[in-house]
Formats: sequence, C-alpha cells, structure tokens
Amino acid sequence: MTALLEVQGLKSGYGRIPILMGVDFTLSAGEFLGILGHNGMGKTTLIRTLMGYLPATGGRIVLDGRDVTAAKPAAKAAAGIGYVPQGRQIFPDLSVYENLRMGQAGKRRESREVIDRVLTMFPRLTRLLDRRGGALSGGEQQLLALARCLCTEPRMILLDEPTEGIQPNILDEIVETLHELRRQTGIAMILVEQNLEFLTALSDRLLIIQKGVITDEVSPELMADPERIADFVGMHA
Ligand SMILES: Nc1ncnc2c1ncn2[C@@H]1O[C@H](COP(=O)(O)OP(=O)(O)OP(=O)(O)O)[C@@H](O)[C@H]1O
Repeated sequence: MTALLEVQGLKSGYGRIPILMGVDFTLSAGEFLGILGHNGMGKTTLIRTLMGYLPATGGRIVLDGRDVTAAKPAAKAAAGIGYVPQGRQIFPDLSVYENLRMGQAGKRRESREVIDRVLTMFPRLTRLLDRRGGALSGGEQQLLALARCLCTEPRMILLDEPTEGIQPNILDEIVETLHELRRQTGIAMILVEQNLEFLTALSDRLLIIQKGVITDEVSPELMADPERIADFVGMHA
C-alpha cells in the first residue's frame, strides 16, 4: 500500500506547554489506523494538530507527498482530510438534513447527489431527516457527524473518540457503518480512542500513545486478543 499521510516528529502544545513530543507514523491509502491512549495522553491534541486547528511547533505532515504542515483547516479539508470532532459538534437547532448540507458548505456548488449517496449508508438518519440535531441521541449524533464529514467527500477521516457517551447497541451500529464505509469507498481513517474493543474491531494496525509520543505498535497477533493488549498497555477495556 502507498503512504497517504506521513507524520514525522510532530510537535505541538498549548502556549508554552508542550503536549506532542514528536509523533511519527504513516497512514496507507485505505488503511484504518487505531491510536489508543488514556485520558490526557494527547489524542485530541494530535487530531487537532493534524487538522490545522493547533499549529505544529515541529515536525512535518505530508499528504500524498505534499507538505501540508502549516495548512489551515479549510485547506486541509479541501485537500481531502475529513474531521469528526470529539463531542460531535453538530448544529443542535438545524435539522439532520440541514446538518448534512453544512458538510457541503465549503464546496462551490451544493450537491444533493452527494448527500443522497452518503445517506444510503445511514438508514437510521434517513428516517430522521427533519428531526432537530439537538433532539438526537448521542449515538445518532455521532452517525450524523460522520455522515456530515462524508458530505465533504474526504479521502481520509480523523475520528476523535467516537464512542464517548454512546449506548452499546448503537455502538455496534457505528462499527458496522464504518466497516461498510470501508467496503464501499476504500477510505482511510485515523481513529483515536480509549475504547480498546472498538479499536480492535476496526483497526488494521494499532498504535499506543503515551504522554505525547507513540510508544508501541501492537502486533497483529496481539490485536486478536484484547485481554492481552490490555495487559500489554496497562489498561482494560
Ligand atoms: N486548551 C488547553 N490548554 C492547555 N492544556 C490543554 C488544553 N487542552 C488540553 N490540554 C492538556 O493537554 C494534554 C493532552 O490533552 P488531550 O485532550 O490531547 O488528551 P486526550 O488523549 O485526547 O484525552 P481525552 O480523552 O481526555 O480527550 C492534557 O494534559 C490536557 O490537560
């Protein structure tokens, strides 16, 4: 597989407080890469730095051979990086359909076809198109945030803690939807999480982040055995 995204020695932080201390990894085209870490280990900081909401203070982000380290979020989105933020950030007073239209807001012309095509993968949302975003359950909001991101027509997606505050039954549906998305589109994805089961269900590869650096890559044999990964990284699902 060819490298879609290369991250080399990436550093960032808040003011003078360094958080990412030099993160290195590669994402291949079509790959689902899981990044596992406890609270406060720098997962959201990594995603926000990759997307350009936080400036990198060192290192490089290379997309398809092009250095995009200093690109602003809108330029990253235009280059094909999709972002599903932690906490979803859907528009509570807009309907589900209007939220999806926001995913097309950066395009020159809005395309109903794109929204319709995305919706074929989200039967639950299709039944709720007129419902206010704020009236959806946490899991439905997560599906909406993912669908809205797909309406930007990304080549890869940054997914920040999608399982946070979500009921187990709809979590299974989110896992299924992501599997289906991969089958249908071959999109690449970086999933940052503290939910080990979710990550092992979806990831081709699993990296461990601790205190702002990638400390380990979990071998494929270990990936099949969540209990052993939990022992390995000192955390339990
Ligand atoms: N705006 C901020 N200003 C200063 N420090 C921050 C800010 N946001 C996060 N931090 C600190 O940066 C560190 C990494 O936070 P980050 O949100 O990236 O962690 P995380 O792994 O995503 O954890 P969580 O699961 O809690 O979101 C933490 O020590 C956190 O307190």
